Amino acid sequence: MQEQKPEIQDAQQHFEGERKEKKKFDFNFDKSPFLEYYKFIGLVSDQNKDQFISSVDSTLPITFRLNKNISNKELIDKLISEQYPLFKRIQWLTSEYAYQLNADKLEIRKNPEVKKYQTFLQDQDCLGKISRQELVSMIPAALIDAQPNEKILDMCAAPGSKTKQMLESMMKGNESLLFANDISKKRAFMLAFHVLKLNATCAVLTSNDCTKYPKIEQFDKVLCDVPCSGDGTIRKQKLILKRWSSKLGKNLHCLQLSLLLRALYLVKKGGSVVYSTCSLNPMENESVVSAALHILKPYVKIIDVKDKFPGFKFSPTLFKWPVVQKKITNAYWSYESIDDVYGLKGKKIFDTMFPQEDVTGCLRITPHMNDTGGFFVAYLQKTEDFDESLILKEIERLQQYYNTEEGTQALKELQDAESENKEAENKQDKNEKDNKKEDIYEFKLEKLIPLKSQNEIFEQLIDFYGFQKEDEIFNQLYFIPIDNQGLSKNILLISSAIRKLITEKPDLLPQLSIVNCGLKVFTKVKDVNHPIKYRIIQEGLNIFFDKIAHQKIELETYEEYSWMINNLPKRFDELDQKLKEKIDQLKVGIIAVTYKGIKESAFTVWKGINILSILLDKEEKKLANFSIDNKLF
Ligand SMILES: C[S@@+](CC[C@H](N)C(=O)[O-])C[C@H]1O[C@@H](n2cnc3c(N)ncnc32)[C@H](O)[C@@H]1O
Repeated sequence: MQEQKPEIQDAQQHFEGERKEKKKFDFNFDKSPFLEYYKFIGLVSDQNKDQFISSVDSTLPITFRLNKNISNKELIDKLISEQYPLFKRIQWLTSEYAYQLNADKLEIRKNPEVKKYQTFLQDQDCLGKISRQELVSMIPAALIDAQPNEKILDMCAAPGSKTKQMLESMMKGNESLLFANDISKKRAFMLAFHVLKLNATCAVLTSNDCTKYPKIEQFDKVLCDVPCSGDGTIRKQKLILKRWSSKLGKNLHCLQLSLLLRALYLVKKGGSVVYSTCSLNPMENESVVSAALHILKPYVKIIDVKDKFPGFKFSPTLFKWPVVQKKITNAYWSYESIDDVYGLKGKKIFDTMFPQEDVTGCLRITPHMNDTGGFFVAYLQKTEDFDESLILKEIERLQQYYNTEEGTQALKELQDAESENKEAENKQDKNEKDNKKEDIYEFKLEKLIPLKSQNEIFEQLIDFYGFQKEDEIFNQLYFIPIDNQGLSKNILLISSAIRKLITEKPDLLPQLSIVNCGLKVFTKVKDVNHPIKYRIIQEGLNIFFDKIAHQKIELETYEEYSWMINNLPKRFDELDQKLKEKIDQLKVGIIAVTYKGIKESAFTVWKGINILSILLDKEEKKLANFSIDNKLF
């Protein structure tokens, strides 16, 4: 085994020792409603109480995963193990390159020895190579195991960590289709902001109430990551403890069950639904799954997927749980069955909350078992199709309950408290300030205008770049119509699966409230005198590079490539003679530049009348420089 440097050993000991001790938030667990409740329902016992408290009271380790769509994962994995030994690869998450650092953010900032770890995380995050995500929150999408060309629905998707995880695996398939939805428009825009970074053509982002989501597709898989009380995330959001009440879980139960029923209706026969919460409360977990199995018997079954995570310790799934009410004295009281509740007004207890079916096989994750957050996941399979009427009447019945002011208020508070989302919001605000707002649209899918219907623009593109006119991809390019019958500033590339939707199911589409779809690949040229109206942008280059026959140059050395990235704009007479000769042969306008013709290295420059300028922004230049420094091409 490779010997660790003494300073790394010191840092490791420092982190591992201190993280357990550290308390950022002073909270007295004894007699807290949170602990009392979990003791009352038997989840916390005298034996595990201290372990449970010390775990939820300590901060979470830093975790991240390598994004699935990057091409050089093995190389980065090697670089991590050699240069950042404190990042430990997570063995039980076999489908991911996931890592953990046993130190929290504050500690990292303070310790100079591991400053480089922080820099690594920041750089890689900004370069789109990694995603900072909690380990247990990687489980639902790992189970969905998205594949190219599948049709997947992510019902409650914002802010989007699981959407991204699935999309990364789907992007290669032209028949892939991912619907990612969130009822809150604001959060759906936040979702779009995150998803857009992936440059996917197969994602449709919507903002609908998923308890009524239209059957737009025969979905292979549905992720139902429902709104929940979030008490499994206490380790990163301690404030949850202060406003925790046993009512929260009960208030959300009916909405969660409605969403799960709809998910099971929308998935195709043989397809799977992953239901998940970041809550420990059986009211939001086992009881929801048990009720869905009961209502949809015999059309749905539960599948035990524990063996997909070798070495990970799951808590036993509960097969019995009390439905709890708090007395005026603050002590808890439980009902044995719904018969005890009928007639007691205002109790807000529903028959679906009581144990009905065996839910063995659900994954219950408690923080102290593996030093993670708390989570709950169920993997369900639809064995037979069933009629919509079966779930419609149930959802209608459940809705009477969750539409109460109290339920809505609980949801609102939960959403406001999510710090992760606040971060995303801040980033989005910044993005808006950067005037990139037009990247996110709101439009009707059925109203998109095919590029080919605009003959002059189409012919110009074919001619200028030397594209093959017959290439099928040009059937997938669309404009968004703007108010006064004009065309949008950008041309979108949509996957052929989205195109099929537009052409084959136009009557279903008006039911969707679209927030974004496809990928922006060409944008309008500002100079009205320029011979072509639209120019390719970086996102488009990744896709169209191999198809471009004209307007391309190859650089032979890293030095030349680096010089262009870092020194443009330059007048033609300031260019190296060899480069100038290459440029002289090309038309005014966009030129695609590569290092030795390697597609991943391609970027665009603009040839003006006598100046050559680069069209990469700061982040894109940083990515290019990183690739040069690490010889990644
Ligand atoms: C736990 S969060 C989802 C987290 C997300 N899956 C992720 O990994 O980033 C639950 C989301 O459900 C949304 N939501 C609540 N009710 C909904 C409904 N009826 N239909 C669709 N989304 C809903 C909330 O706005 C919230 O963003």
